[in-house]
Amino acid sequence: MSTEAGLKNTVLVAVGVIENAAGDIFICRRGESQHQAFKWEFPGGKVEAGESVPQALARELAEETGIRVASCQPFMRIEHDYGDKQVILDIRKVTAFDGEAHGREGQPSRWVPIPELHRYDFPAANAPIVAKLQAQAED
Ligand SMILES: Nc1nc2c([nH]c(=O)n2[C@H]2C[C@H](O)[C@@H](COP(=O)(O)OP(=O)(O)OP(=O)(O)O)O2)c(=O)[nH]1
Ligand SMILES: [Mg+2]
Repeated sequence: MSTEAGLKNTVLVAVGVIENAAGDIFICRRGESQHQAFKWEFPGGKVEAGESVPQALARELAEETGIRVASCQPFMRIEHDYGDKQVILDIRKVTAFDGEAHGREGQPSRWVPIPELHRYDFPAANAPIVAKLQAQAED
C-alpha cells in the first residue's frame, strides 16, 4: 500500500502472533530469497488490493502455516523504514484457530515460550512486538 504512509515502496503487512493453549507463540524462518532473509518472523504477508487486514491475515496464515483463523484481535501497529523498503506491520493476535500450524512452504518453524522469544533473530521492526509480549507475560 504505497498511499498509506505517503511513501513509495511502502507495504502494508498483516502479521499474526499465533498463540496456542500453552501460551507459546508460533514463529517461522524467512527464506534466502526474501527481504530480511533468514530472520525469524511471525507469519503473514502483504495486504493485497481490495483486502482487509483480517482477510489478508487469514489468507497468508492458511498459505504459510496451514491454519484457519477463528479469532484474532488487534495487537499493535508498527511503521519501520529499512532503507530499501518501508513496512507498516498490522499485527493481530490469533487466539483461536483450526488445524496444526506448520511451515507449509517448507520453512523452518517452531512454537516458542514467550520468555524465550528474545533469543531469536527477528527483523529490527519486531523488537516492540517481542517487548510487548514479554511485558504482558510478566503481568
Ligand atoms: N510476515 C512478516 N513480515 C515481517 C515481519 N517483520 C518484518 O519486518 N516484516 C517485513 C518483511 C517484509 O519486508 C514484509 C513482509 O512481506 P513479505 O515479502 O513476507 O510478504 P509476503 O508474505 O506477501 O511474501 P511474498 O509473496 O512477497 O513472497 O514485512 C514479521 O514478523 N512477519
Ligand atoms: Mg510472508
